Amino acid sequence: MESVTLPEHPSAKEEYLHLQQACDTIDREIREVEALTGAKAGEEMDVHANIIPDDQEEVYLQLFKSKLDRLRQLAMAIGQAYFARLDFTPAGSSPETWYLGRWGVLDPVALTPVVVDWRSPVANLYYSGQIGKMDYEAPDGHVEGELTLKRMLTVRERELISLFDSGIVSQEAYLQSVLGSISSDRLKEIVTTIQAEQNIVIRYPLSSNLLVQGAAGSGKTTIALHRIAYLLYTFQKTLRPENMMILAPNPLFLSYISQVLPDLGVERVVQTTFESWCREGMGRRMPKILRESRLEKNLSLTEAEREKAGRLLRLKGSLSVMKKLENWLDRLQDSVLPENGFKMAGVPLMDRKELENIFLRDLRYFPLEQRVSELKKIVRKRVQSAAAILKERYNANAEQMVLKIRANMRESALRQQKIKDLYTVRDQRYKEIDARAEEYMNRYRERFALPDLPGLYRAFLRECVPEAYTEEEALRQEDLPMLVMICKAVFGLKTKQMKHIVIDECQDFSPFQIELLKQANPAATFTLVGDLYQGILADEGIRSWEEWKEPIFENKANLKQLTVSYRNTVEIMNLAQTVSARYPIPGICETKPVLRHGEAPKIIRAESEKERLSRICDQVRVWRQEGYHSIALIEKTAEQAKKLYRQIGQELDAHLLSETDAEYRGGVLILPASIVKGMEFDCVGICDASAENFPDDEFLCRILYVMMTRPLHRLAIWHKGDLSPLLPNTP
Ligand SMILES: Nc1ncnc2c1ncn2[C@@H]1O[C@H](COP(=O)(O)OP(=O)(O)OP(=O)(O)O)[C@@H](O)[C@H]1O
Repeated sequence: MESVTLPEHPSAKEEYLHLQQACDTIDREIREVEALTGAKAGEEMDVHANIIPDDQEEVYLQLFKSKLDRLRQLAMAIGQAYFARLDFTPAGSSPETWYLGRWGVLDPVALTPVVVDWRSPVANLYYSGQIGKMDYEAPDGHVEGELTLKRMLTVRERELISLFDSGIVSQEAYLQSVLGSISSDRLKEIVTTIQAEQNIVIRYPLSSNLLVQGAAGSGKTTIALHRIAYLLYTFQKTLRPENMMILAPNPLFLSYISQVLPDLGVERVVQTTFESWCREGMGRRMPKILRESRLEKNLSLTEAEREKAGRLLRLKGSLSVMKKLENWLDRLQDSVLPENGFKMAGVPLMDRKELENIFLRDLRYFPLEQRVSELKKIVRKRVQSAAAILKERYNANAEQMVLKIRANMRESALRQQKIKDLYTVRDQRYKEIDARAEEYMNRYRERFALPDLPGLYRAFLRECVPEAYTEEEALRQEDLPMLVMICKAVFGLKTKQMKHIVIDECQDFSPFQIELLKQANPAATFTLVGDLYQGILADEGIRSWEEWKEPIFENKANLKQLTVSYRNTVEIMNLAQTVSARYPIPGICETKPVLRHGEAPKIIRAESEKERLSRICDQVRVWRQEGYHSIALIEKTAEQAKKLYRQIGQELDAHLLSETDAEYRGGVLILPASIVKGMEFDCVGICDASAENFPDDEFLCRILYVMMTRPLHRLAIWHKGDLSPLLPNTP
């Protein structure tokens, strides 16, 4: 039976009853956890404020935190206990019924699941197939059987609103109705509609590194976040959220995706940018980094200048430079060790062999600065004992002379004076030895004084990468990987060790950055999601996934491709694909939009600046009247965006967003291309796609593609004079 809705559905009564039972069970657990923690469901609680200081032991704190997490989940679960029902008959067993929700709920008496978590093994039946013969991997083995019912249930605030028994048609219709709705301001969770190809990525084994190539809007960011939630659930005994890290392009983007993990019941996952990760690692040693948008900078250069700058960026992000730096750091540590070991006034302090054993073997896991300081301590002790040996020698000498005097001279004032003189000379020698020891230590200190981080970096560039060395002292983002690596080897890094790292928009990361993250987190596996078509910092990022697969992951990473785009309407995606097809990338599958039709994109010519502005304002008003509220007016550069904001910002009650903003906001936004990567809006206006602004160029083509793939429902493109040759004349 398909699409028979409540209350006519023959199972309606059964479903009402089950929902009642599920809500009662959730209520009971809520009361239990509230009693245990003193917290209230639906209200935030400060863990530290509620634990008596004496009890603040780590284990107790962790337990308390996990109880509060559970209470948060239950508070959300009571509003929507579950979203699907599966009837499955395992081969040779009796039929089973499973209800799928965001969080599992157990009957406390029978200990049977009332609701199973969407991340549990049996939920695979919902995500990966249709009615009929099915199988899945359970913790105790492979299960085969027959799926006889897949029912989608809409539950809101303890009420059963609707139910659909699924076939292919109703499932597509359900997905389309979800996608067709007006967008929220931020990215949201999608547990009810995860698609089979996405499910594979989400549930990919933790032990493998995973590379995901996916078209714009194929759900890469969304499923990367769902994968984190899945891994934390599946490996809850070994994985902690604090040991999972997601790296995103900028703080604005982090703010845009910030709600997904909490909605999935996941807290405390490290969400950061590469620059912030570097800052955390280098601490107070992090040098000042020039604030500039790489994309903006590229946009201001001519093609030839960009090509030249690009070569330098690629070099700085390459594994070959990393190798050079590794070798240089090895030489730096060797240079600390004197060829013939340490001697003081002919007394051997430490021979080369012992030195190597201490410095290169026993202390090898410590940063250079710490090793040098340990070595200094050892040398100081040895210097002190060498001084003691020398003093002993002088003393023995003096005592012998005294004995001789006593044997050869009678007691007299002269004899006493001679002995006294001898001791005075001896004491004088002692002082000389102390002074020499001090001088020796000072010389040693001077010799091994390490320059500061930028000093070391410049010394490396001058010596090993002269083509990247300039007199200019300013440091930029592209210098960060090398600075971090030097800091790690010489001063140490303060980053926390991760067990799994997710990188979103990874196509703009250099091989050096990925390898650095890998070396700094040797126990971590990676999920890297990106789209080579959207490589808008192309000079630094990768052009083929092969650049990472073999050299970084030793062929132990698997590449999955996501080919369906869920964001755009068919009409918008078709137009965007005519743009991306101009500069194809070999080996990447074609994108198929989900069958959701909408208004054709508009390409509008304006005869003057005045006309362009008035047409933009008219269009925004129309979109608002249609009920859309998330509207982005995108300009190519930050300068152009600022100008547009001055011209029509007030009239449209719009906000200007720039690279430095850390807080995402909705409504009508005016923003530059450099920050729209990864985001989406109901309606998008590309404000100036004239030939002058977008000539035929691969880099600009990628940027235009990113801009065109941001809207869910409406796309309008304005141009003055000739239209960009990257676009067809008729959409
Ligand atoms: N299975 C799904 N069910 C419902 N909505 C989905 C599904 N997959 C993706 N979406 C929606 O598609 C849109 C695009 O998702 P997302 O931003 O994660 O894609 P992306 O591949 O990261 O895009 P981009 O490459 O442009 O950054 C979002 O609105 C997301 O909610």
